Amino acid sequence: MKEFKFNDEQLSTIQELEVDIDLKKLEIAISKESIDELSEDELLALLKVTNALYRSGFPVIEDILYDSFWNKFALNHPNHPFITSVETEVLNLGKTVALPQKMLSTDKAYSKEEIKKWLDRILKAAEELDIDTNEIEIRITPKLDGYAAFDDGERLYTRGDGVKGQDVSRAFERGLKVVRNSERGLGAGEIVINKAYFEKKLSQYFENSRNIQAAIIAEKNVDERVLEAIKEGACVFHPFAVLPNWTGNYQDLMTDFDGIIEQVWNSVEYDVDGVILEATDTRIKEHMGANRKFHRWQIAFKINDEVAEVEVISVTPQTSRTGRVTPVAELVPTRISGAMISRVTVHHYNMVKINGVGPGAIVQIVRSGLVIPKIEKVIKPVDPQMPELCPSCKSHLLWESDHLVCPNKSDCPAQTENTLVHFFKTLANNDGFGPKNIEKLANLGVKHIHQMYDLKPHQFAMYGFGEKTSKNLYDQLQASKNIEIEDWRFLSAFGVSRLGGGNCEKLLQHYSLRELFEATVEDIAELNGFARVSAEAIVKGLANIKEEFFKVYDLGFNLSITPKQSELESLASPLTGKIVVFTGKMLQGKRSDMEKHAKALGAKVGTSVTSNTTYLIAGLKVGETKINDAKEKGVKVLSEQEYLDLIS
Ligand SMILES: NC(=O)c1ccc[n+]([C@@H]2O[C@H](COP(=O)([O-])OP(=O)(O)OC[C@H]3O[C@@H](n4cnc5c(N)ncnc54)[C@H](O)[C@@H]3O)[C@@H](O)[C@H]2O)c1
Ligand SMILES: [Zn+2]
Repeated sequence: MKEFKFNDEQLSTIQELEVDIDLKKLEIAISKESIDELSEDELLALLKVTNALYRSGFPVIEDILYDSFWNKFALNHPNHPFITSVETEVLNLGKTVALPQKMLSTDKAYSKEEIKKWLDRILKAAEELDIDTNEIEIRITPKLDGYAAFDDGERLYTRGDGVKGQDVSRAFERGLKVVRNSERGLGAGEIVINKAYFEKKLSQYFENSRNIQAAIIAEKNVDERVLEAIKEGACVFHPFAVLPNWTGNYQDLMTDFDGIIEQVWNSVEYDVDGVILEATDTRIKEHMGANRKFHRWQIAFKINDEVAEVEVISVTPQTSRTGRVTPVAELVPTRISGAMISRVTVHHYNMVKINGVGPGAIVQIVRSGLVIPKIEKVIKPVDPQMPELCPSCKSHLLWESDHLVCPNKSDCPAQTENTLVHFFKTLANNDGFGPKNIEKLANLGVKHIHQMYDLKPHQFAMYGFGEKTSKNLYDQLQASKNIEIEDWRFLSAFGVSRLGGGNCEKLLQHYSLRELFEATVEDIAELNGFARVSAEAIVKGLANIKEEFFKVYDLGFNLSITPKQSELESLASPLTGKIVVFTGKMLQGKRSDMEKHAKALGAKVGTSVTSNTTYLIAGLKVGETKINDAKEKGVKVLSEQEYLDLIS
């Protein structure tokens, strides 16, 4: 257990609060992360103290702990002013003014279950209002961790206690801009600082970005580095109204909850401490309303960064598909953010060597909510043990920059097995060839992709699969050949370094599969998007797989060929870049389908004729005036048949 003590700076912040309390008791409670020994008054003092420290940029406990203490106090004192109003800022600039609009805090959730409960309340409100629940739109935005303020177009206010704030318009006078030069007057938002800019230019001088935000609105003389940050647009006022966002209904959200949260979470370059979910329908908002602290139609989803110090039991080398040997630290099993963690990868063996990761080392592990845990730092290093032989084939390992590598490309079981797994996973058009079954087959001697395709149902059975499974595996293999797949996907399934799907597609826009294997480093380096080092790696990688590749290719996969760049260019249609408008009833089919087709041919489809329109395509029953109008504007009028002739 760490013993916590307030430092001088914190003590001076606390002094201004004028709480009458034995600070020693608070220090013990913070150390123990427990309030069991505090009276109600002491608990309130603890909340006030931690809040003030948090607001001045030096939080001393985790948000989740603060929130649990807050909840305990709220339980016994639901009507206490500390509970019913928003936690106040500690900045005091003197006079307060009424805010143009109430600024509330947000309700908080730390788990998907809590979010589901909140969504259920939204859906219930929809039902009470007789609104189709599928139509209820949820909007999710990143929760900016800056300094809350409200811009009414004339003045900028701090949130204050949510009802009265302070006029800090001087921030704009100091050159602060609204993000992306948006207009003023977009309401609530936060003053935020670009993370990368802070790291690069400000972190040597300021402990955290909150200090800077406070300086902009509070101080008489703002540091010139901060003024520079404002001038360069790295420090802005970001209204919530113009945040990147995800919208969709309940079902959309539930199909990919983790993915959506992660995507929104990472959508801005500012500090974020959660995401905000809200119902957008004004009827729902009115119906659900707010209490004195938060809107019931809005909630913050936060994730707790959990840290643990864990002992390493051993470091296991694992050979990957490419031959790189990855060190995996086996840990004394420890619960972090709700999951039992017993292993974590160390990036490469150079890290093991430099940082001293080995049996008996103590490492600090961090897990941010949904994310895979990682080693943050090594607290107690030991002498690391470096493997000399490949754990799979016992070849002597070689160093390649930071990595230990098994040089046995053709016959290392770990490499061949992982290559098979990668192949079937990339094809993604068949079932049955996951890691488990592949391991079973590989152990029994199936080393190469082409060997897999040689297997007959009775052979699967010989390898210990049941009769039905054997037949199914055989059928799946045939299907994977017969179902059409793109040639670039097929090539990328061989797992050559630097030949992921994107690069394969780019290359196959210039070369056929057969030609590509003949291409030289110079040929590839000449193409847009390929540096010389990549070209070298690609040529080498292709040479390594050439024999196996053609054994598999010759099995007759149903490949769709990537269109060649030259063809794409000569294919430019007569509609490329033209603006067309359709009017009247078409004989050939629905007008909407024709519009889609025109778009696919590169045209822009307009809804009304302007002088920029290239063609007006007139179907049946089009009035004479419309046609004459178009002609007057210099627009070429085509009948449906003339149009079809043009594009055929
Ligand atoms: N660790 C600590 O010691 C400590 C102390 C006090 C408070 N806290 C934390 O602060 C919370 C209370 O602070 P708070 O009232 O400022 O609430 P908050 O900061 O958690 O969230 C509410 C605020 O989020 C802002 N916000 C940011 N992005 C937004 C968006 N996209 N849409 C809408 N609003 C957005 C708004 O200004 C709103 O007022 C506590 O629940 C706790 O988690 C921690
Ligand atoms: Zn090996």
